[in-house]
Amino acid sequence: MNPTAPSSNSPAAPDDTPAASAAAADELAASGAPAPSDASAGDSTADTAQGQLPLDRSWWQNVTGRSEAGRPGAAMPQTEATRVLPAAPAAMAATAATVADRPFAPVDPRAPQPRPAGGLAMLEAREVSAWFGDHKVLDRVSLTMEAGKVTALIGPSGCGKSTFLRILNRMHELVPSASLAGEVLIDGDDIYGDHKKLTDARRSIGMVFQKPNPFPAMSIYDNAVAGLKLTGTHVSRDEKDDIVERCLTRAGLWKEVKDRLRQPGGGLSGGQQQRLCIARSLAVQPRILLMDEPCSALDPTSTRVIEETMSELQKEVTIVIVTHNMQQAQRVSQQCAFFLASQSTPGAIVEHGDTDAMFNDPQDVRTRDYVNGVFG
Ligand SMILES: Nc1ncnc2c1ncn2[C@@H]1O[C@H](COP(=O)(O)OP(=O)(O)OP(=O)(O)O)[C@@H](O)[C@H]1O
Repeated sequence: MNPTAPSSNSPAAPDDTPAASAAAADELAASGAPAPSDASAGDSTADTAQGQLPLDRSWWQNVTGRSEAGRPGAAMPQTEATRVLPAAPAAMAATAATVADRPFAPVDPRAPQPRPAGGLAMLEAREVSAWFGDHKVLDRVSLTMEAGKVTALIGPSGCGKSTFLRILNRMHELVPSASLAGEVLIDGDDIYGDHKKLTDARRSIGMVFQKPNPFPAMSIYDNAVAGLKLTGTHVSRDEKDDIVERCLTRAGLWKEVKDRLRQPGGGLSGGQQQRLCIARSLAVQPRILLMDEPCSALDPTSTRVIEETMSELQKEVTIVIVTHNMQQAQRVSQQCAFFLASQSTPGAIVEHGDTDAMFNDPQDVRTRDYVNGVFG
């Protein structure tokens, strides 16, 4: 995808258009997030899948942890909505000169990369830049997230980690003012390529958010399979039973809930809810799992269980995690990327590589200072 001005077929998506509602449903599908009303187990997801989801402010903030400004359909300072990509604003031209002078060492995106083994997927970002309106927040980020490994994205608040993560599964484009340039490839196939569907990316790439967000009134069983309905995947009752058991087992929750599958998901502890959300993501058999600070709302015991779950899952799913917890990054990841931004410089990768090397022998003084807690 080449950076271009917003294309003429990039329609504005005002609050109540089908496009906005569909995007909202996609957001829900990606997150497996609670609908505003989920009292009638199962039915609410069918409605949302048909684009009937009203995205109220508190729901949006609860699910995404994002401000009102980012809510699809929220009033934005920009009149131009660029949710259909590829698109990059005129600001790119204005920043081009300064980009060349930026202090961060660029990563060579054309360097040969190893092919993944078996069914595991390799995820690769090439020269990804991102904007909210005219505000450039990421500058030419290139990173290979190797198949079957956990890649940790670290860096101070506001350096663009979450934006980068949301670009990896096409959630960034749901923000009306958002645009981006660059490529995101799964095993060499660009998810932003021509004729690529948003829903295809969502099936391949699951996402777990900071706050556990099961449908609270929906049963544990229905929560686990909610993503199937949202992605239009039809399965028989027997298959569903198998999927529920398999996903809850993979998420490390089966033993704790197998005797109360018909009880509401909202009745679980925070850590159990987060594992239920992981199970829900797994139900659609993603090849990649993105996790945005998945343990930041959890106690140390629940955090440990989630980390153990991740280490089991990485045998089957490529994982990318955003974390502010340096110990967690060292515990769970094999690869690590350090992002940094300043007031005048958009976020970029300072250094990336093996987690051990990043923490024990960083090449850049800024990485060393960050991982040693000198700033952050
Ligand atoms: N929806 C939005 N609308 C406008 N600007 C946004 C939006 N979301 C993020 N930003 C801006 O983009 C920049 C990067 O934010 P992002 O959340 O990606 O950083 P981060 O490194 O994940 O931060 P944190 O660790 O605090 O979550 C920040 O300047 C932020 O204010």
